[in-house]
Formats: sequence, structure tokens, C-alpha cells
Amino acid sequence: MTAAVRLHDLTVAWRGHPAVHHLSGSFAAASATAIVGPNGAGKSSLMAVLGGTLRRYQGRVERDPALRVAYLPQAGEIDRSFPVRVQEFVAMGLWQRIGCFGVVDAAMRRQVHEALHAVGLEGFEDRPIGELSVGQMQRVLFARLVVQDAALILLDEPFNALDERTTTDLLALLERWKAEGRTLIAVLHDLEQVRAHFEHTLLLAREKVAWGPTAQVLSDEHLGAARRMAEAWDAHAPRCATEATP
Ligand SMILES: Nc1ncnc2c1ncn2[C@@H]1O[C@H](COP(=O)(O)OP(=O)(O)OP(=O)(O)O)[C@@H](O)[C@H]1O
Repeated sequence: MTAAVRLHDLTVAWRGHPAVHHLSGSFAAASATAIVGPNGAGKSSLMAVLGGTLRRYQGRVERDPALRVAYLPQAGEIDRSFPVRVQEFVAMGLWQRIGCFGVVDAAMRRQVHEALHAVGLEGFEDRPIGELSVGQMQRVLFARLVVQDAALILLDEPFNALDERTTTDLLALLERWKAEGRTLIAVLHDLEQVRAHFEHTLLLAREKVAWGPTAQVLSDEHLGAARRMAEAWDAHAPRCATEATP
């Protein structure tokens, strides 16, 4: 297996308490991995490390520095209050090509238009993002991922609070990315979605419970172990030398 990202003894700690503890393993290239686990299991902390927004950790994250990465954090972390229209927001995914003069040429505008078409939002180009529904905004965020054209795509709870139609449409896009050979890593809570769309799963409960083929990882035994670890950890979590700062 070729690895897109390898973790070597990764520990992320907040106020001395580990959120991710001594995690080692590999995310296979050109494959889809789901990260699942109870609330507070460290899933978002791990994603922030993979996405490069959380840089204080112990251990090593190994990946090709040239690998283009796109990271979609949880919806709650995205500020929608600034006055920007949908097409400008999606064009931000092109920032590496736009450069410091901020020039969006005709080819880029076409790319933005095609991305909005791919997520079912044609005609929304001039709408301010602050006026969109939660589902429309998530489609816009996926359109921005489309134009980013990344080899590694990180999604933190991408289908949270979305209706079935929106989820189905965005899952179709995810399938397209898989067919294009991109590496996907997504935090999910819906185990049926995981079984249907992700061949690999990392089950996390601060520590790794299991990591491998989805059908093997999502056994009753492993899910029970993750629940028990989650119930036990707060009172007994050992202090850890590393402190995370975003
Ligand atoms: N910015 C922060 N400051 C302090 N502690 C944090 C911060 N972010 C996360 N934590 C702590 O780290 C632990 C793991 O949180 P994290 O958000 O990574 O878990 P999660 O598995 O994504 O949870 P959920 O499913 O609820 O989103 C929790 O105990 C949380 O309180």
C-alpha cells in the first residue's frame, strides 16, 4: 500500500490532557478513510493536524510536502459574517493560482461556474454567503473544494445537519473524487455512510481502537471498546507534556 500520510506516535494535547494519544498508522493513497469515534474522541484535533492548522503536537506527520491538501473544517468554525458573494468565495479555492494581485481570469471564472454546477448551485453566483441556508453553504464549500483540485481532501463532519437530498448530492461528488484517484479522509458519525462509501476506517477514542478495512474495524467488539474508553477517559486521562495551540 502506498501511503498518502503516515503518522508516527502522534500526540495532541490540550491543557496537558491528550486528545489524540500515541497514534501511529498510514492513510492509504487514492483511497477513502473514515474517522469515527465518540464525541471528544480527538477526531477534529487529528484533522486539524492533518490540515496544517494545528501545528503543536508530539510525534511526526509524514507526507509529500508537494501534496496539495484541501481541508473543510466543521461548519461551526467557518465565519459567514464577512460580505462576500458565492462566486468570490468559491474563487478563494484558486488562491494559489490567483496570486497576490487577485486577478481572476475568464478560465478561472469558468472553473468556478462549473464547480457551482457540480454542486447544484448554478445561478447562485451573486448571492451573499451570509444569506445561504446551511445546506446551500455546504454545497458552496464543496464547490470551493472542487476548484482547489487537491490530491488529499479532508472533510470534518461534512454532512452534519444536511437533508437527505443534499447529502446524496455531496456523496456523489465524493464518489467522483474517489474515481479520480484522490485521497479522502472524512470524520463521520453515520456508520451506514461509512460502510457504503469508505473502504478504510480509523476508529478513535483518543487512542486508536482499530484502523483498517471498514468491515473489520466497525465490529461490535471494537465499537463497544471505543464506548468504554470514552466513558472512562476524563477522570483518568494522564497529563501529557505537549500542549496544543492553534
Ligand atoms: N481548542 C480547544 N481547546 C481546548 N481543548 C480542546 C480544544 N479543541 C478540542 N479540545 C479538547 O480535545 C478533546 C478532543 O476534542 P475533538 O474536538 O478533537 O474531538 P472530536 O472527536 O472531534 O469530538 P466531536 O465528535 O464532539 O466533534 C476534547 O476533550 C476537547 O475538549
